[in-house]
Amino acid sequence: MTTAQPLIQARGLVKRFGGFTAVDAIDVAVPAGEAFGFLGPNGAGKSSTMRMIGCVSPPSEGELRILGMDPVRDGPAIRARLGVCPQLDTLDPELTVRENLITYARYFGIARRVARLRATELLDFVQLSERADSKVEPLSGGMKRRLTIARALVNEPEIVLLDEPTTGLDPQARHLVWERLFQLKQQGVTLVLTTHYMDEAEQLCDRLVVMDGGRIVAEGSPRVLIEQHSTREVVELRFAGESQEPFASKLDQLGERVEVLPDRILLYVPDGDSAVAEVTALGLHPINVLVRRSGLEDVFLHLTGRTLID
Ligand SMILES: Nc1ncnc2c1ncn2[C@@H]1O[C@H](COP(=O)(O)OP(=O)(O)OP(=O)(O)O)[C@@H](O)[C@H]1O
Repeated sequence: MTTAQPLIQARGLVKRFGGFTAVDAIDVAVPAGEAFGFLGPNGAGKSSTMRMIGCVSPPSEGELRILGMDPVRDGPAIRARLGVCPQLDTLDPELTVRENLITYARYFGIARRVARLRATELLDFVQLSERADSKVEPLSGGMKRRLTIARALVNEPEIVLLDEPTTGLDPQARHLVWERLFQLKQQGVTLVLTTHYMDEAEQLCDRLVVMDGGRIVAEGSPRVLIEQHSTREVVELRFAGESQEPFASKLDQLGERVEVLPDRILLYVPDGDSAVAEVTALGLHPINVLVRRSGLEDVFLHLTGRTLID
């Protein structure tokens, strides 16, 4: 057990925009070295929370401590020890890849000589050395995201905030980003990320909170969340016809949890193969059958009745 103070501590944290409550009294504690995630659909309040943690948006209510400091009073001191990778790339298209890093380092008062060295190291880390003297514009989405991650590291931050680090990237580019983030985690950097991809949360996060409508609806490691809120296996069934509903009511006889989506039915069971045999024994013949392990998407569906990506 560690008694060290969490690097990020929020109690009853609220963010309001006019009369609208985007973040509704959340409690979060992130210890050093953890990879912590906010998982939720669009509009859940993840970015609003990240912006408060990043000291660019003051809390409306509640308590927030970052590195033991108050983001409203000590914003500059905190920001000096944070790395921020925003949801949309804010790279300077006029500058080269290398210059983007050096210029950013200068904002932190890092000497030019040190900044140059660090830029070279970081470009190597994110596998962009060959593009060091290229302008930013022709880079692919994945390269731009890796450059933004490198930029977030120029001040050797203790905490790196990543707002949807792989949204919009193709699978190969996503894996490269995950791999680099995993390396950072191995080096002991505390990662805080938002995502609406359950596979990203499962891959990267030691612990996460599931957010919906500004509130935290569950908290734990991916494994524990799945154990607590879902079954071991899921059978996905698709039946021919306009609607899946009539088939779902027949499946109710099995006595297992049944979720109906527009294009398929999910059957939550301990053992997928024997459930498929039971479905066949009922005289039902789906046109598609998939047996898989439960994931965080199933946790979210169970907790909210909705899927993560609408
Ligand atoms: N500056 C703002 N003014 C008014 N409403 C806002 C503002 N920023 C966010 N909101 C609203 O707050 C809610 C939460 O938004 P937020 O961006 O935090 O969600 P999110 O979970 O990060 O979703 P996304 O994936 O779309 O970024 C949304 O309904 C959004 O429209």
